[in-house]
Amino acid sequence: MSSEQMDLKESIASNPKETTTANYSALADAVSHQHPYRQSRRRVLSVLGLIAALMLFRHPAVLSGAAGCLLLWLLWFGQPLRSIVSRMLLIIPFALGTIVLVPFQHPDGGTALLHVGGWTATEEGARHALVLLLKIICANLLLTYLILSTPVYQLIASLRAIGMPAVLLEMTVLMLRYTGLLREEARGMLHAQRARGLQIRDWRFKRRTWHRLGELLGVLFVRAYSRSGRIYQSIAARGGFGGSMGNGSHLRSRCRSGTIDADPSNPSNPSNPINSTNPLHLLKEGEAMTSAIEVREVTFHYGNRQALNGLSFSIGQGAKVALMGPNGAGKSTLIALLNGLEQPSAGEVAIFGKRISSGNAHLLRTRVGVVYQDPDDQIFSPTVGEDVAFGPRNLGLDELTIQQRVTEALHAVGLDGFDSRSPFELSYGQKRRVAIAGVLAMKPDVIVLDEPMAFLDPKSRDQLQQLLEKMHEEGLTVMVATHDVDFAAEWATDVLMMKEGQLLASGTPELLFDAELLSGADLHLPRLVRPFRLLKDQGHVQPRTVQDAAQAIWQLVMRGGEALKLRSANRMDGETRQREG
Ligand SMILES: Nc1ncnc2c1ncn2[C@@H]1O[C@H](COP(=O)(O)OP(=O)(O)OP(=O)(O)O)[C@@H](O)[C@H]1O
Repeated sequence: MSSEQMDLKESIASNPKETTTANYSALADAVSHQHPYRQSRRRVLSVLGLIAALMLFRHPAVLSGAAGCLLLWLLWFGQPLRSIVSRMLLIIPFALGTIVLVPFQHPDGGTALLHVGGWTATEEGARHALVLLLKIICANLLLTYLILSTPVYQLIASLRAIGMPAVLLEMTVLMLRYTGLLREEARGMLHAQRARGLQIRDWRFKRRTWHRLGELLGVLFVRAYSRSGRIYQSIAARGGFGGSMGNGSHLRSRCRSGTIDADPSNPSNPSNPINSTNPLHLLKEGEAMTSAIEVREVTFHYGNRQALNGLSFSIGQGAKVALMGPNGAGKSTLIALLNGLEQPSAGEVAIFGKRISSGNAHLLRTRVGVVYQDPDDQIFSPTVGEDVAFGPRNLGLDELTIQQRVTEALHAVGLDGFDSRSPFELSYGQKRRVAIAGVLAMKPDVIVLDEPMAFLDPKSRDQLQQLLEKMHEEGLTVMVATHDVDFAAEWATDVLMMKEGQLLASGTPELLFDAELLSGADLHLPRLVRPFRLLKDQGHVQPRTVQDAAQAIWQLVMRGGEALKLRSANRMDGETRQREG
């Protein structure tokens, strides 16, 4: 990139609010004509051409020669043998499938080699399998060259530029993520086992070893499967797999101008929840659905297990809601329902007055963004920029607007310039910010975060709290599922308290000073309140912030000083009267 282009990109990154479309056009133009992009596009085309050419050969000797030459070529280009081998391991399932199945499937007949049950493997079939296997190896070596020699973001841009269909591109990215996932899970399991005393030298070729290896592989696939299920959910939550959603403007205009008057400055609108002092209230019988989120008599089952039981509440626009409750209370389940990822077994959920059904869930989802507990469940693209762009792209926006949204969202979470970094090489707190940016880029009206403070250091927690405040100031309704009473007391305007799938209480943060209620929800009093409860006669002091607590302490000290002064004045009066008497 030339220095002018760098300046342009930096100016956009540092000041996204003032970035004009003209700036973006200039940047897009600059990017598409950059030397590395042109080079990687040529490389992609050459590799695809070579793969197509190799597919025409049918002689094992030629293909073996080609595979040998490609391997030498990769080594000569300085690619480490270890990386090449680890990429080649990915084709093991395909290779096994080819070796085991193809010899039995050759339709032209030929000399019989082997009979298994009613099936016969032929010499022709075996030759065919060998040719196929060599082609797979050659293609994989060429792709390995492409992946090892081209940064992923350039690769994706090049594939898109040469007209690869979006579905294929998404599938490729998902395949990459899945293989990465298997590697991560395998590494995690190995570390956990070694931490509990496993020694690699135990892994000798004994029957027990193979038995254990089989068990571990089973667990590995189940773990990867369950995580890929969560990734699938989070992709669906950002509009993936549902095709293009158009620009969503139809839905937005209907919701905005229809059932609710969203103008907070309009005092003549008594039904506007943003005008009420407490935007969250329990639904009354027959009450019309007009709030940001309304949940009425919702029940949800996982198979036979009931996770939610007759839940009803509503949340007005502009609320900062703390969704509280012990482990297993049903918070995550409720979040999945708010986002339309699950449908209630009974009852209904409405977003801005529109009831969620399986037919409209993918549209309403664009108005409620969900940030999941574990960022690794949410992030799946090979680069930060691509991951943040995923949601806006599903909204059917044009490329310039997408880039603009990515830059703005990354700026909002303090990750300017991280576009081309791999999200899997970031710290946990940074990954969480990428996950938030991915949702912010969709410009939702409501954002729901599941345990966002978990595993963050104190500085990252403060930064995240500031970010939540900023999102709220910019007009978002923010809901945070948390066990953290201190954070909820300081931050929330409204509290929803759940236990065993039911709503225990809802209202203002005053609820968090009710020791009996908190103990019923397996929660404790906020730390700042506890010392005042220990001081006789000071149980009524309920500071929500450190500043409130400092002020209360100061008042106590001052009152103590006054009392002291009064006592000494009384004593002096007494002494004077004695003397005079
Ligand atoms: N996929 C599932 N299959 C079966 N039961 C589930 C599933 N997910 C959750 N549950 C059950 O549903 C109930 C509510 O779980 P949920 O994850 O919603 O609680 P939570 O309040 O989010 O808990 P935590 O604070 O631990 O995240 C629990 O009893 C849980 O065991």
